[in-house]
Amino acid sequence: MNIQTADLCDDNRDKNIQVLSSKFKNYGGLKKFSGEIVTVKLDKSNWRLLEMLRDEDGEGKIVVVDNSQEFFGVVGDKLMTFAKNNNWKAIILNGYVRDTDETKKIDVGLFAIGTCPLRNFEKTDSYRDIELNFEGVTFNSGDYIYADNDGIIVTKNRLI
Ligand SMILES: O=C([O-])CC(=O)C(=O)O
Ligand SMILES: [Mg+2]
Repeated sequence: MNIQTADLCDDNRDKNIQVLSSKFKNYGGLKKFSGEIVTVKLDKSNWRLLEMLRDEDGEGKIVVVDNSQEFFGVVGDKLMTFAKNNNWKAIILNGYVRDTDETKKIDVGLFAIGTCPLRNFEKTDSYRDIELNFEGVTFNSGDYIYADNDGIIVTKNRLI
């Protein structure tokens, strides 16, 4: 699918398209993607996200993760490899990533706000399929994302 987020914005002005802040950069190897959102709220610890990427089929899915911009590396080459192996399209993270020399070589999208080499080791709880709000954008499981080198757009319904 040839995704052009700019064209999608122009052609769907009546559809309440949300655009994520350009603070988010792609540290993954997949530069154009689309898919259905699954939301996860973390409290610093990434173990639930790790289990999900490792154990669940992510065909056609994009996981949107809110770690409240806590300064810990949440996703690195290990989680990205799990994501790739289970066909997850991309990870959008309100937080930080690490191992980025490696994550860039893995064919999965990985948008985040920056890098941090330190991870969190404490196991805390997480919440699936709840509404997330960050940088002025609302995300719900079942919404759609389209992304390319211009950025990320979020819509309630599938556009293409
Ligand atoms: O191990 C972790 O928790 C995060 C990480 O570095 C990886 O996914 O490679
Ligand atoms: Mg690592």
